[in-house]
Amino acid sequence: MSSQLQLQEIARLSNNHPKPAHLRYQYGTAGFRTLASVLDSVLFRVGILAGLRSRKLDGKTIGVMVTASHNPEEDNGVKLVDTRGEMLEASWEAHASTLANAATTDDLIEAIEAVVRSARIDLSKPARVVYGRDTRPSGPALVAALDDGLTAVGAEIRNAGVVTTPILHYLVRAINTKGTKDAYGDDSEDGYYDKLSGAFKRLVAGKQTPSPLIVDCANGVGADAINKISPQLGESLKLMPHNTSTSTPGALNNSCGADYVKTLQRLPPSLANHLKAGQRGCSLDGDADRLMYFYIDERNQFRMLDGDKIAALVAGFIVDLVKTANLDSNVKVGVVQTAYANGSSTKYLAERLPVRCVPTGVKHLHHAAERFDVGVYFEANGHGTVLFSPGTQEILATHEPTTPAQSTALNHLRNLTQLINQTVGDAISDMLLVEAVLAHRSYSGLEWDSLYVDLPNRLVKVVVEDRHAFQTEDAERVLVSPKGLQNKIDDLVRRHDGGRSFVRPSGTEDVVRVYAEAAIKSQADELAFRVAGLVYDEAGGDPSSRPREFL
Ligand SMILES: CC(=O)N[C@H]1[C@@H](OP(=O)(O)O)O[C@H](CO)[C@@H](O)[C@@H]1O
Ligand SMILES: [Mg+2]
Repeated sequence: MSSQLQLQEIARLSNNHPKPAHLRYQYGTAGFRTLASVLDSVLFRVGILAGLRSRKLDGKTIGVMVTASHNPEEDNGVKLVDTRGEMLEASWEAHASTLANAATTDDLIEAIEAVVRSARIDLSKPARVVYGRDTRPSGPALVAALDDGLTAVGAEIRNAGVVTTPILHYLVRAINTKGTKDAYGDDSEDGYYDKLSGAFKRLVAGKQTPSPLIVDCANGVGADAINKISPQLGESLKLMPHNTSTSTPGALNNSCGADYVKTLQRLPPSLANHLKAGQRGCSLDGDADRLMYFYIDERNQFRMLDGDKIAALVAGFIVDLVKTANLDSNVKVGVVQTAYANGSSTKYLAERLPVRCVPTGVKHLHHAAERFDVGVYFEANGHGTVLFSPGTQEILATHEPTTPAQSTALNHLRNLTQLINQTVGDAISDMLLVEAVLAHRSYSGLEWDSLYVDLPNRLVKVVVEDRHAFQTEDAERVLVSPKGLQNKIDDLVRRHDGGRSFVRPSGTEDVVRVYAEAAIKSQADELAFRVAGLVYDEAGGDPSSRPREFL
């Protein structure tokens, strides 16, 4: 078996990419992500794993994206994209961690042989991999290490260059469906811009041209994409890009971008003199897979429109189109959220359609959304998309409308399937989706915002000795360990009007997160800090370093 892997070549190249001793890597929610300076060996090994994954899947193309999204510029990361453009199958995450942690070249060779055996990989199959990276300065060197891994494993390589994460996902699906009845689009970056801009223009044809949209590009790769799609959108939507300094050291995600807006609930300072009262704008994150909207109201206040608001806007629109097209008896629309969704959004949505709550992390949302005919999913932080099941796409393609109104609604639905990047959350596709719905509804930011009123809420991090001592069930809404803590939280919640709170260990940081909401802001804050104090004490936190705001 191993005779078909060039073990000597792998060993020779591996010696150029030694693993730093004492470091342990984990393929987590977002792949490997840490300081760029310690990722060289990881990239080499991910190259090997990507080649093996492709061989396992009969030579279908696997994607590799080099990015650390909204993290600081000195970080970087890497994740694999499976053949339909979705996240890597969960069972292979362990293989990724095993290869990344092999101490020496000999250990690595052994680990590779173990993966080949346990995953029953037929090494006579070809390996094909497409990769891309964001604008981080550490990208080129890491891509060189990835290239070495791909060469070592004998993969056919396609370099997609500097692209957004969603474009890389698009490319993987487009390459693997090329020439089939499910062809996703031309397998090029231009193919992506053509597909999205074409669908957008068809959707808004005849509608009033919206006012120009300010786009905060987080000084990241989204700036390139916005600049490339702008001319294609022409008069249908005028984009005004800001924070486009992709080569200014230290600028990436610095006081700008979707994560800044969501976390601080604040306008990026660089936009302060640009966004006028009544005008809407949006922020992308560093790899353009998250989107936050906002506007300035008539009292000059900043108002944020987050992933929950996007879900409410989009789901409502699709439900109405399905009804108008007379398809509501065979196309069921549903929404997937996490416990972090604002309680008001859940209430608003649940009055209109089925809503499911799943654990944090895009893959949980994506899988749950696949179970609906049309599944709308968004995390409050602005990552999300809409999935149309194969059966639904078939219905949309073949249904014969009997009235002009039905025919128009059906065409809008068909165009939505083209506009929406169904592989993964995509800030640019989602931005065009929002703009299309606003144009159809004749909504300004204010009217969209008025769909429901957010409950005041607060997110607090608690540093504990061992966050793994915190275990949850019921989509992370109930703590089952440490024992008895949930009852105490329930008691606190009861004492706050409209209160809701839950506690879970973060999957990406070494902290426990506490979320609380209540009818008024002071109550939400109080509840959050009381629960945080409870968690801190329960976890045996040192009283002398107890954060002062904890109650
Ligand atoms: C409260 C919150 O925003 N959590 C984020 C964060 O996960 P944690 O497991 O909470 O650290 O990072 C995830 C990956 O980016 C994202 O999916 C999720 O929404
Ligand atoms: Mg991102």
